[in-house]
Amino acid sequence: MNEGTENPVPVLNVTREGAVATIRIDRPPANAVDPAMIEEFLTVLAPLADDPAVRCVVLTGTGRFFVAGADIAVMRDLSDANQAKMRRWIDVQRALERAPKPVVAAMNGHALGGGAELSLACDLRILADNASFGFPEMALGLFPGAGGSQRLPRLVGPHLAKRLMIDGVRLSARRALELGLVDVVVPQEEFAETVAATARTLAAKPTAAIALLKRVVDEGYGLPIEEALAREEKGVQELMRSADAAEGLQAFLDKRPPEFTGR
Ligand SMILES: CCCCCCCCCCCCC[C@H](O)CC(=O)SCCNC(=O)CCNC(=O)[C@H](O)C(C)(C)COP(=O)(O)OP(=O)(O)OC[C@H]1O[C@@H](n2cnc3c(N)ncnc32)[C@H](O)[C@@H]1OP(=O)(O)O
Repeated sequence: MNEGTENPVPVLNVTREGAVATIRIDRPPANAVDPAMIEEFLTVLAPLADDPAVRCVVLTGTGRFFVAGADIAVMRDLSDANQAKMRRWIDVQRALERAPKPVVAAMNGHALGGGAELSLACDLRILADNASFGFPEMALGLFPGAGGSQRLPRLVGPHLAKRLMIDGVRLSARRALELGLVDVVVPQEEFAETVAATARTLAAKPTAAIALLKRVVDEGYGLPIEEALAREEKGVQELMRSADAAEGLQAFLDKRPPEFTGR
């Protein structure tokens, strides 16, 4: 039985460059997801989410793959215990959505199945132009059941979401962009620098405002409008007490660029 629970070496490499933290996934040959990777993700994400000096988190992969989805060998022999461990991929996604800072899916290569599902929980999706994106689970007798069946309809609407998950096609980067599944497509040779520049720009923004915006959108979406507006009001009250709100408003009046500290 392939338990898929022990990776001999860590598969996540975390690096810091100023206020940007990068989590690089390196589990050959395809960065497929197994329980050990999921536990590593939960372990590395917590301190990055909590550290106010980290103002942008980038997820990326190695080689031809961002994340090729769940490890199919693990899925084939999925014990109840392993299914519970694998479903913590949902907890990884919620940690990304709730991180009080911008999270970028820098998809260097194929982003498929659980890998594409991971990216749906991120705030910005950048895809290399030679990479594919899609939800091929149907060919395996599955459907995208690690968040995809719920986040994809929220992104593109239920009809197109069902079509993409029933067809299970691997989309070209251009087509993924056309359908609004990713935000930016970048030539492979410019990918690393574009991601770094984007992350630096995001890290210089008022991080507290981004954190509050993520929270009010996440909490309010789908609520009746009155309840949603109440969540917004709560966020605004916190926002107006932030140092960056004071700085941003004053900088405009001073006719100078703001210098946000993220607080
Ligand atoms: C994500 C965790 C959630 C789990 C929740 C569990 C409980 C609930 C269960 C249902 C929920 C579903 C959750 C999720 O949606 C399910 C999935 O993600 S299923 C997997 C979806 N992904 C795929 O189907 C992609 C499979 N790969 C391919 O089609 C091809 O590799 C490719 C992308 C078209 C590239 O093709 P090639 O260029 O020819 O390269 P290879 O095919 O030779 O691949 C190279 C090498 O990598 C191995 N590999 C590729 N993908 C996977 C994979 N997903 N798992 C394991 N191994 C993979 C491939 O076998 C080759 O290995 P080698 O032969 O070189 O040893």
